[in-house]
Amino acid sequence: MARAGEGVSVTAEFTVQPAHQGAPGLAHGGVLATALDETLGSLNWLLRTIAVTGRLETDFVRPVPVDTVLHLDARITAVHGRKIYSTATGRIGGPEGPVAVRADALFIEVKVDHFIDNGRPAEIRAAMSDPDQVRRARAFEVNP
Ligand SMILES: CCCCCCCCCC(=O)SCCNC(=O)CCNC(=O)[C@H](O)C(C)(C)COP(=O)(O)OP(=O)(O)OC[C@H]1O[C@@H](n2cnc3c(N)ncnc32)[C@H](O)[C@@H]1OP(=O)(O)O
Repeated sequence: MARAGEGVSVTAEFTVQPAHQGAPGLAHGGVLATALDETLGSLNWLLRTIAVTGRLETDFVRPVPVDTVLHLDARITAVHGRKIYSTATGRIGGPEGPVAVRADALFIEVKVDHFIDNGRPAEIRAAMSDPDQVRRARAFEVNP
């Protein structure tokens, strides 16, 4: 069986909306950290590994104005046992623009029981039995 590992990468775009602002006209740092976390987390789907964020170290390098498109690029740097190390950047002004935010993350592989034991079991079981992989993934994303 083929298995994705180190070097796996994803790109994503996140448009900063007025609802995402902290200071007037500027993105809230927590929302930017969420965008980084969600992009990094999607790497684990490519590994076909269930994992949770254990550590997320974020650098805020430039302010990100509302209506800006944040161009995210995330990749796995190492996999060691249950630990998945990954890194991401968010650029503004285009995919090759200056880095506005970056993060290094450590995800820890868990069993689905982690969510059943600590979350809402009925919803977790319903999501996991959904044959539609996209809907299943959406059940574990930030709710709008
Ligand atoms: C199909 C289903 C798909 C589901 C997708 C999921 C998407 C949703 C993802 C999230 O919502 S993440 C939400 C935010 N994160 C959390 O809520 C995690 C909360 N933390 C925990 O539940 C536990 O701390 C955790 C499962 C991460 C680890 O507990 P464990 O008891 O399983 O592991 P343990 O403490 O034995 O640590 C295992 C290894 O990881 C290391 N480690 C764990 N937490 C760490 C940390 N925070 N920083 C550094 N290292 C850490 C730890 O040192 C150890 O290293 P070694 O193997 O080398 O000894």
